Amino acid sequence: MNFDPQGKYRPFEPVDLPDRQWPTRVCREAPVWCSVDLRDGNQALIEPMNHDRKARMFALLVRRGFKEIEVGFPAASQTDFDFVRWLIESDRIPEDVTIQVLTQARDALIERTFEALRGARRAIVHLYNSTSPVQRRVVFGLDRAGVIDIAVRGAERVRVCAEAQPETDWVFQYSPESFTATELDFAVEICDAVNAVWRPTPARKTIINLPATVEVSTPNGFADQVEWFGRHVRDRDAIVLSVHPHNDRGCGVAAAELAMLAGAERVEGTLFGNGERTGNVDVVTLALNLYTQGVDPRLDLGEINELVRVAEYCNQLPVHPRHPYAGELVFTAFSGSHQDAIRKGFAAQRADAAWEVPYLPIDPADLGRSYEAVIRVNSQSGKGGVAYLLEQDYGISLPRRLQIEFARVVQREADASGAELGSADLWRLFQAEYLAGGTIELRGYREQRDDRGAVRLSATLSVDGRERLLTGHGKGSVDAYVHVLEQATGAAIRLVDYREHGAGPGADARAVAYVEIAAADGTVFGVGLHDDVLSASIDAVTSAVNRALAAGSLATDADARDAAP
Ligand SMILES: CC(=O)SCCNC(=O)CCNC(=O)[C@H](O)C(C)(C)COP(=O)(O)OP(=O)(O)OC[C@H]1O[C@@H](n2cnc3c(N)ncnc32)[C@H](O)[C@@H]1OP(=O)(O)O
Ligand SMILES: CC(C)C(=O)C(=O)O
Repeated sequence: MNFDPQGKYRPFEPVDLPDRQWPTRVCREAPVWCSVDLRDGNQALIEPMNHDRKARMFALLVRRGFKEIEVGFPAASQTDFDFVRWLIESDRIPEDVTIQVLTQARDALIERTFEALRGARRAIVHLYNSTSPVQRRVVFGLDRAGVIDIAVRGAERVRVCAEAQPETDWVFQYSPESFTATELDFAVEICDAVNAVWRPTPARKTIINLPATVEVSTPNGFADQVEWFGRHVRDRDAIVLSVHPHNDRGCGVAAAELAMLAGAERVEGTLFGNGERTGNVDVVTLALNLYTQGVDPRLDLGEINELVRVAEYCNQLPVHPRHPYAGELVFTAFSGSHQDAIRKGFAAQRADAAWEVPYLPIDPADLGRSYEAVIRVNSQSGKGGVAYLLEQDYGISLPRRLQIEFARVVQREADASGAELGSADLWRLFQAEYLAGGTIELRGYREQRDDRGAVRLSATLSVDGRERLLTGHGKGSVDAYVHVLEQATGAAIRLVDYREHGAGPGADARAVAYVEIAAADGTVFGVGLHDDVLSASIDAVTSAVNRALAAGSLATDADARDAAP
């Protein structure tokens, strides 16, 4: 690495535009979208798409609402040529969709392009040549006038070819390729020269497409270039001003957004940003950024997993797990405080109110993603995530202090394994911790109630493998059973808290009971899960006592008195 890059790299020359308007504007409308997946995206693939993959991509783009689709560079490859012919001949292009094709400004290529388009109902012919000083010098070996001449001759050939195929409704598009590195006055001059050939009108516009062929500045620099261009180009009202941002500095989306504020009415990009080098601008992110501002994106991006699957199949490239809106992990929180806030946010969110769930800029359901995948547990997680998963997947609503206690068990396991714990793992840990039995086993019990409701409960227990029949008395069954266990253990057992609820659907619901008892160093929980509530409660007491015995913390009388939380 060169630690003094000044001599090697030149900074972007700021645009002189002191009264720039874009910084205070707000985007309230989606632009016209043009997908270039089948052209710019395709030309950047390790293995360009075959017919089947192109057809799948085209069908997806149409289904999701793209009205302008660049379907290839038909003069460059037979596959592209044949694909354009197939679209036209087999009538695959819906009425409201216009296909677009790219061509260099060279006669033979333009003629072949029109051959590919023969019989199309409507088509955009996209002509380009590079315009930056370095490309003028090293690619063309021409001065400004020479490069304008390439563009003008190309535009004339396009016009002549179009006139020879009057059955098609033609739209012309010109791109001063490498626009971001081109002097602005020259970009305007060459576009004016092309439009002088095409003679657009407000009723019959041309598309002037400004490519950030290579992204060379911060997004505000691009916005300045677009606004400056829009103010200086001739016949602005006869032009659809379009942008085609790439992502070399990782700012493609931001650059497109600011360019829209600066006057761009149309955006060319691809699904998830596939394209040359670091990619084209990601249309999915752009559109969903608008959506989350309350603006109709005019694309259907629901069922986003289908978009990902088809894009991955067609491009043979993966979508990153952290890709905005679409990545596998973007609706997942591992960290404890995020999980806690998301869980509370979901609980507080009303269906008819504005979306306000912390850490989630969009409702996952809008993209066909489910809430279940939102919270996942590893060593960075807290009680909230653990509680959420057990509640969602097993119908178990842990009391708050039990959440804290069980989260420590989970934390130990997650630290030891270093891996993620799914809800099945949590359930296994939960069962092992609270439902697995211990020193005391309850074999059976019978209870009797006297006239005043007092309970006499006889229980058969196995204590350390020795069977015992013990009887306890209490105001209720749980109370009486506690008395039984006091005799079995010789300890004072004090109940600090008791709760139960049904787990599972309707008539199949099982009862879950939670019992918290005083222990030498605080409290200990026990859990019971049974078809009937009383047995669940009795099992919960056994579970708590077994856990306290295992920890050597069963309370003495004095501990029990002090343990009230
Ligand atoms: C930024 C972009 O994404 S632009 C799109 C780029 N996409 C592609 O290039 C994919 C498809 N391209 C191809 O298959 C080929 O490049 C073809 C078929 C178009 C042309 O192939 P070839 O003529 O064999 O070669 P090549 O592309 O190297 O052509 C270079 C010549 O075209 C000229 N040229 C390059 N771009 C343009 C242009 N837009 N308009 C006019 N002439 C151009 C160059 O000056 C060079 O001229 P020279 O041969 O006199 O030096
Ligand atoms: C042809 C143009 C629009 C292009 O693909 C680019 O500059 O990236």
